[in-house]
Amino acid sequence: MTTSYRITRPDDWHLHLRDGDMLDAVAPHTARQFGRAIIMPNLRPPVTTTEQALAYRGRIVAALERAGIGASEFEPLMTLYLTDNTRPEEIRAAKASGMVHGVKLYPAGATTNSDAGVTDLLGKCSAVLEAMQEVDMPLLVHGEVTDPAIDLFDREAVFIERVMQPLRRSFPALKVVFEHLTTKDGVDYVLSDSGPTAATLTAHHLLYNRNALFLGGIRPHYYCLPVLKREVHRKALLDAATGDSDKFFLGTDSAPHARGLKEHACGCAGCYTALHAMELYATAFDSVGRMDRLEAFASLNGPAFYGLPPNKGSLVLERGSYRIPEELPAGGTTVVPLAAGEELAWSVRQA
Ligand SMILES: NC(=O)N[C@@H](CC(=O)O)C(=O)O
Ligand SMILES: [Zn+2]
Ligand SMILES: [Zn+2]
Repeated sequence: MTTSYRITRPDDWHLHLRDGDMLDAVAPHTARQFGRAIIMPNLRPPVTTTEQALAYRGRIVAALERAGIGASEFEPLMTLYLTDNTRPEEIRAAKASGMVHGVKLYPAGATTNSDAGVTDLLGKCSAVLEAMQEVDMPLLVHGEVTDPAIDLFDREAVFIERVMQPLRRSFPALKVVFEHLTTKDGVDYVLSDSGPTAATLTAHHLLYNRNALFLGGIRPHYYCLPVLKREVHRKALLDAATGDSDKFFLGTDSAPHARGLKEHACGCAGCYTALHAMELYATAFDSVGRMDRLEAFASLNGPAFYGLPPNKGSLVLERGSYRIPEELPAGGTTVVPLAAGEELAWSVRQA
């Protein structure tokens, strides 16, 4: 049995770093494992302009410096938060900065900090989408409808019909990343779409089905959006991650919330996985005997889609027990990592 794997240093193509004390607490975890990450813009207020994105980038670099991690070791890839009022000139400025690598669509009200999101994508944002297609700026999509008449578990499938298919017809060359894909419907759509569509997959959606939310009582640290789905969907995601298609790549969607806001009568959505991301992904890939596919998924497919070179360094995964901490300090609060207190059979060898 192979006991260790060396892979090209991976990237995280979907990450929440927050700001202030939380940023200081979580950014070093990501920088230890990943060379780059796509940084989500759903701060309060959201990051809607290139100027704000560059200022946020500066705060991330400063937080890492305080932790002894230099700018050459980790590169934050910034994004803008799309609103009904985003202008095409903002897209051109973002592209010209060389530091903004995507524009994020949050349907208004779909998830954490999405109040300022888009109300009608093709109706309100066509000129912006046209500019994005022209300058080759990817659209990153939280793919769930917010129509209260649609069952929570069906929101991704309905989004494909109502938004993704019309979007693709209108903008055949627009790069689109279907973020944190959670269903077989989503996998089938990404595989069948003729345009440049890719998808990120989280570790938690590869490892757990919706039973994890209710095992022995309600378990808020397994609650994220899009919510965990049935086993048939988890299997389809794992097949996609470990299969031959280069349209699927790693995006943790690590989304830290203070412990008290998760263990709450109206708990926040988001799982914290930045601490142990590669250990979790290795566990998922190993469960189907496909460790050989981990490098393409974690380190090669994402850069190819975004038009960037793979990272230079490497990371080693070793078989051997790793215990996930119960909680982590984060400023004046704590964050509970996914599967806290449990043991994993893979660990990252620190360089
Ligand atoms: N995934 C989540 O459950 N939460 C994310 C937002 C998001 O990615 O939808 C967050 O910012 O907390
Ligand atoms: Zn999301
Ligand atoms: Zn997210």
